[in-house]
Amino acid sequence: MEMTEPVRCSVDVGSGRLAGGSGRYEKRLSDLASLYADAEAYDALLRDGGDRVVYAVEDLRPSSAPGDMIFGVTRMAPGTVGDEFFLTRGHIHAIANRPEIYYGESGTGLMLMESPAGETRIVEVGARVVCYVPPFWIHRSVNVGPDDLVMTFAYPADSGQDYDIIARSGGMAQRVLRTGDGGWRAVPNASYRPRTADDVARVLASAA
Ligand SMILES: O=P(O)(O)OC[C@H]1O[C@H](O)[C@H](O)[C@@H](O)[C@@H]1O
Ligand SMILES: [Fe+2]
Repeated sequence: MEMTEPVRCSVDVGSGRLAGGSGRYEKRLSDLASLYADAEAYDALLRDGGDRVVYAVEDLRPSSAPGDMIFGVTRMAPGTVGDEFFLTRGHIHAIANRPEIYYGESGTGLMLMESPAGETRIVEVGARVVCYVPPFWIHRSVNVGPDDLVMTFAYPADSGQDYDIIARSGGMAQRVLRTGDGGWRAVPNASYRPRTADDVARVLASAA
């Protein structure tokens, strides 16, 4: 059997980078059209504020073999579109029973999770907080603070990501908005279309 060499990576919390990682992708505001409730505020921010990087991910993917692991760092900028905080696209794992761990490095954020049947759970993430995303939960990160949100993550290498599950239901069931006093609140998403019992059964059956 061919042995893989161990790897040492360091997390640069200030820049949100994984030194020694091999992959990187960025999502700019223009990549995130239709995620936000307030389309006018989105257009205005893109026009007046420029096409800024909303989040960047650096990771190491040793392989995609079952049992292997992918890990990396996500850095999310602070900001809002209208009253809605910056968020990641969000997904369920393509093999839906694969879990994920997030570890807060800096900043203040939320892990917004939704079960296939439409239940919402929110875990607050800050420095030195671990968030466990169990199998079968759709997940998306939200930066609810004034600074960058930096999180280290790890998940099984064969998980994959299904982004379309969120688009198909008109977004996630809840949106996260700022409050007047600098906090956040979750409110129902008016565009949300719950999954049917058949849809839910299909998601649960997708696990290998
Ligand atoms: O994959 P996105 O929804 O664009 O978000 C950014 C993502 O970075 C990594 O891939 C993490 O493992 C994901 O769980 C995280 O959500
Ligand atoms: Fe994930």
